[in-house]
Amino acid sequence: MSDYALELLSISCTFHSKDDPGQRYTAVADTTLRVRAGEFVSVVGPTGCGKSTLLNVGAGLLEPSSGTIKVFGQTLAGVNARAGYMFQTEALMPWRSAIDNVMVGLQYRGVPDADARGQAEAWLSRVGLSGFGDRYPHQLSGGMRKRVALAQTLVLDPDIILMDEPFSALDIQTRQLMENEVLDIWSAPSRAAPRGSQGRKAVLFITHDLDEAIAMSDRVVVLSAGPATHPIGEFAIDLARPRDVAEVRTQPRFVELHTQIWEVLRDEVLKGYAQQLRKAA
Ligand SMILES: Nc1ncnc2c1ncn2[C@@H]1O[C@H](COP(=O)(O)OP(=O)(O)OP(=O)(O)O)[C@@H](O)[C@H]1O
Repeated sequence: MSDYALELLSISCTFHSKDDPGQRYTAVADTTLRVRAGEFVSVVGPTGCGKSTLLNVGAGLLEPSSGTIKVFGQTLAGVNARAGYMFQTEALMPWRSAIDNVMVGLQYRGVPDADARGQAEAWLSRVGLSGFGDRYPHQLSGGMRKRVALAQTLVLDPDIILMDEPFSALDIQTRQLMENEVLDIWSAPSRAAPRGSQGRKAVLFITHDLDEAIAMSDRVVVLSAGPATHPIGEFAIDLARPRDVAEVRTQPRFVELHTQIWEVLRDEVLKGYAQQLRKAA
């Protein structure tokens, strides 16, 4: 079996331009990105550069124009069944209570209701929401809804977790609580862990926020501004674990890494910003 949980190999994605359907727009070009079993990798890059596109490719939700996706060494065809996905936007069903939202994935898999309910309750409790199972999404705060979404993803025990700016809508304190929560859960060994993972899940985490990327990850990959986005830097994050995402930011090594990565990212952010302004004009 491969040491890599997820491999995006020479991926390119070309779309019909949203602004002018006659034109083609190459969002991602010849991008290779690998995540080892048990590794936490963040991808940072300017707005609109193609981060979500790459994550959708890894989830098997978007077929690339060229390139190959491998999941634990096997070429992916269709949806990535070993991956759980957590979106930037709210993904809870408003007509279902928290517990029903968490158990729905298990029900789709044919798990009997009583068993599904038991597992969902255990996960709600793990994310600090025991006693809130009968609340509907509109009766929960933004942070609580994110906790439900996290439980909904993790109850399926995926080997790979794909996260697309999951906490960007939260205030900074709630966000840091959630980030620590995710690191805590990620560090805890899973039941049937793949070889080499130390019981951890592989995480591919998309963010705009360089501080968040460094605080959480084993490795940070920097993408260029679009079009034809591709990786332009890769940094091993050698900060000790366990980490508290707020405290780790005060460490001299964190500041050093931030300076190094920002050196690479800054020009791309400026290019990305200039593009947004041109589009808006
Ligand atoms: N289905 C599509 N059709 C046309 N263009 C698309 C499509 N999906 C993405 N794009 C374009 O590809 C580029 C990359 O989009 P993507 O959403 O992957 O960027 P992103 O880095 O995740 O953005 P953000 O940081 O704002 O979340 C953008 O210019 C976007 O408009």
